[in-house]
Amino acid sequence: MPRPVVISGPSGTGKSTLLKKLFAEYPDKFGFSISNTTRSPRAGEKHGVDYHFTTVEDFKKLIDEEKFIEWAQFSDNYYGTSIKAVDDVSKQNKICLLDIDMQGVKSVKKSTIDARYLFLSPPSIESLKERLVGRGTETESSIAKRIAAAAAELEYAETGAHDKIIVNDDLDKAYAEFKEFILAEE
Ligand SMILES: Nc1ncnc2c1ncn2[C@@H]1O[C@H](COP(=O)(O)OP(=O)(O)OP(=O)(O)O)[C@@H](O)[C@H]1O
Repeated sequence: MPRPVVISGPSGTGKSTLLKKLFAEYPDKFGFSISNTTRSPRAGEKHGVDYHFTTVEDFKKLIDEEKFIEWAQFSDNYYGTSIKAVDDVSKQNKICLLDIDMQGVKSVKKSTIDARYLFLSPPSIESLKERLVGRGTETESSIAKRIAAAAAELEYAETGAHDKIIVNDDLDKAYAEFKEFILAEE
């Protein structure tokens, strides 16, 4: 079974940009875990396809049983990624890609998931800030929060927690390294 690949790195480093290129080049090789949610299905959404729709009671039980890699509560609803959802992707013979933050990485490391860990680093904190400003999606306070979190992410990467660190300076060069690591199923 292909091992899942955990991709982390500060917000604005370029994870979405690189992942988009990868899916365009290899549309069938990868899978995403289907999340659990307690919100109601919207028109057309299917259980087990868009989400695993879960009652609040069951969701809380899964939290207690430590079945989630990460979970969060937005407005009145819970959302989470379960260990089972990741295993299901591997069982379909696809590489499960997990785009998660440092807490998520720590959580996967504590779980039974046998993943490979990739860290995407910005060339510098200054360039990260420029990219976040340039993307035009964040308020000033959101940028400040992301920069503070980035410092913690970079510090964690320095502890050697990842199998590979890629600096996203030149996009084409970073993509070549990104692809090579992800496709090298060890
Ligand atoms: N190598 C690069 N050089 C310059 N700009 C880049 C590079 N890679 C990505 N960018 C730009 O940086 C911005 C942030 O990239 P992206 O949205 O992919 O980051 P992200 O890591 O997915 O962030 P988040 O975790 O917040 O979703 C985008 O505007 C993107 O076009």
